[in-house]
Amino acid sequence: MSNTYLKPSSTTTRKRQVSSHEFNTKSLRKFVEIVVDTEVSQRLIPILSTAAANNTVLDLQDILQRFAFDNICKIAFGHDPAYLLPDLPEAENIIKEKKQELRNKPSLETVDLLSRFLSSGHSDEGFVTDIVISFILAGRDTTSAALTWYFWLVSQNPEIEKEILREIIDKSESPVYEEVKDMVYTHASLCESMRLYPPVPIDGKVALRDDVLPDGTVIKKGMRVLYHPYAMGRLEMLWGPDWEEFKPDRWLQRAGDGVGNDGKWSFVGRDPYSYPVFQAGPRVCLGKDMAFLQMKRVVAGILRRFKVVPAGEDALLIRHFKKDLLAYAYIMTRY
Ligand code: HEM
Repeated sequence: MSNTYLKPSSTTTRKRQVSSHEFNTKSLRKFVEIVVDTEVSQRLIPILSTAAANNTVLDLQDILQRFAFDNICKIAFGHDPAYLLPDLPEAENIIKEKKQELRNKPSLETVDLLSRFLSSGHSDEGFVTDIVISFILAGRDTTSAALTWYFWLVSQNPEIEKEILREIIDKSESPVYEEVKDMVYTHASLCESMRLYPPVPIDGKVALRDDVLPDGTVIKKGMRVLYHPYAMGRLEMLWGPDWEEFKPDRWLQRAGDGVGNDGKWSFVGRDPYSYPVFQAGPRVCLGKDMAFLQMKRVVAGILRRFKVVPAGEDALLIRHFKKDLLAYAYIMTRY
């Protein structure tokens, strides 16, 4: 079995190799932490505080998309779009400006992804534009969709919300990396939320050549092969008879179960082939760690201060908005 249907073209492979190297540096992680913390404290929290004070309803998904877009632009090319501004520049112009900036100030400590690509000798504008655009597409809608469903599920499960609060309440305002890593219950609850509502619910590849799948299915060149994380997250044979329940515990073990220590939770991951929310194998998501870092910081920043209450059942709202009501929420200050 040659598994050709999973093999990307050589240009795609090169883009992936270049990106993968830049993604896995410690300095990029530090940069992501600074960007996310600034966006949380200076933009997200003030907007939510105003909504809470005025008892207004927010379209939380829209807010989270704006948040994710600002973040990914700052991380990808060190540019703050402040989303609401009407004169968003084209990516191509940003790349030209960035090249100029690097030429003028060779010693500049620019740590965004675009600077890293250009400084490490990848000067082909088309090539770099493709990489940066794929980051923006990959990084904006995924985390915002994940978090919208997450806040909805948490609001429906007060016991789970209490457990998350117990974990985040003793962390610093801007948790350091070790503290975020230590948020295992929050991590498990995010995995569980994405099991039921995966941000990429269906995905696929096109066969480059004829192939045969491990179960004997014949794949002809040009055929599409799809996989379905939404359906797989709801399979009884994978998750048991309680697959319908939002149960972070299925990702955890307590000390005394032979894993972990001090009576703390410890995280027990699932293999990516039965939980392909971030894909599996050679094309697995490059931003997975970055996504968890961002989402855990947002969850800690919001839930320690606010309670998110869905506004979807408010009859007046239903008449007013007439669209995806799940996303609308009242924000209540916790204390
Ligand atoms: C909860 C959040 C996220 C989920 C569920 C997710 C899921 C996925 C999936 C399913 C793929 C495979 C797509 C395919 O090959 O058809 C993918 C690829 C990718 N993701 Fe993510 N993603 C998330 C967040 C992010 C973030 C924040 C970034 C960072 C910018 C990112 C960067 C990428 C990149 C660069 C690829 C392409 C990898 C390649 O070229 O092989 N992702 N992601």
